[in-house]
Amino acid sequence: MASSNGSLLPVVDLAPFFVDEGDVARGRATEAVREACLSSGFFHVVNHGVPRELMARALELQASFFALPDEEKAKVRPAEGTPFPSGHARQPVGSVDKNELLLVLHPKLWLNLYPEEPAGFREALAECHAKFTELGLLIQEILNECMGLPQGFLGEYNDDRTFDFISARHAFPATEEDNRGARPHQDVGCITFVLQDGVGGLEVLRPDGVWAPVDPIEGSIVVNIGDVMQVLSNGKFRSAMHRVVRKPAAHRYSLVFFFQLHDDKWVEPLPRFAGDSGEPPRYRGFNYGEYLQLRRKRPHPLSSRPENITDITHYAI
Ligand SMILES: O=C(O)CCC(=O)C(=O)O
Ligand SMILES: [Fe+2]
Repeated sequence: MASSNGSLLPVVDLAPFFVDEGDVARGRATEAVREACLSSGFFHVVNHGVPRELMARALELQASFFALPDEEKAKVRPAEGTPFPSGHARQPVGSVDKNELLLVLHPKLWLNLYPEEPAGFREALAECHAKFTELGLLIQEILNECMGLPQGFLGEYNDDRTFDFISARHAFPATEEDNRGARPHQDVGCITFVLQDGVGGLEVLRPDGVWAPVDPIEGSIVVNIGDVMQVLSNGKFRSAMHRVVRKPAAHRYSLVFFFQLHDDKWVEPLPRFAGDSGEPPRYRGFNYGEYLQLRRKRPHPLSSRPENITDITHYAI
């Protein structure tokens, strides 16, 4: 079931997937997700199975971590050129993005650089990773249904969770001259979850070309669809452009979880959406790892010119 809010994004209640309320309730929630994927590519979920207490604790600990002196944060800063960097990163001085972040890869990977302080932060991050993984698996099943695919198809296609990661973010208060927090972009992977505090600032570019705020809703998690889903659905599901604008006098904390795809996977429009349906494919197929490489090959970090950033149009036909 869906209701609306200030930013007109649907709020999908996932309760029917946790307590048996029957097929009708599940069907309604699935339909709301489908509509959101076809339109803005963004929606909120509530009753999503991630405990509120954990969400609040993680955001609080994250704020304490970012408040530490830089020497402390530098202890978990990856060496230049690390192939899969984890740990603390600051945007270079003069960058158009005014934020700092802590990247946390899959807890089982030895590549992770975990902060020792504040106490309990590492455990909270691991709990978030586990809970967001469960939510990712559920949303993936719902998307499978929304796309009319054989049961379990996406689960089998995307069956390796090694590459999922958390990006814990801190956006600095806006100044009079500059309010940019994260430049406009689309997410590369399958599904993104954003847990945001009450400050706001996340915005999505609607199909009508208007930037709409994704207002925080207490207890909700924002879900958005990434490039992989857009390509699999041959452009039907929208990997929406979004950005973060900073607010004056407010530090903003968000915890973003990327439900990814294994680097080795081949991505192309599924026959159900191209070929079988009579529609021509709108993307050529590609190896996901190759696309990630292209995306990582960032132009100069101070550049905000969109033409310098490789995005999914690179594979558009
Ligand atoms: O911090 C946020 O609200 C979203 C950040 C974002 O879009 C990203 O990390 O891809
Ligand atoms: Fe994003």
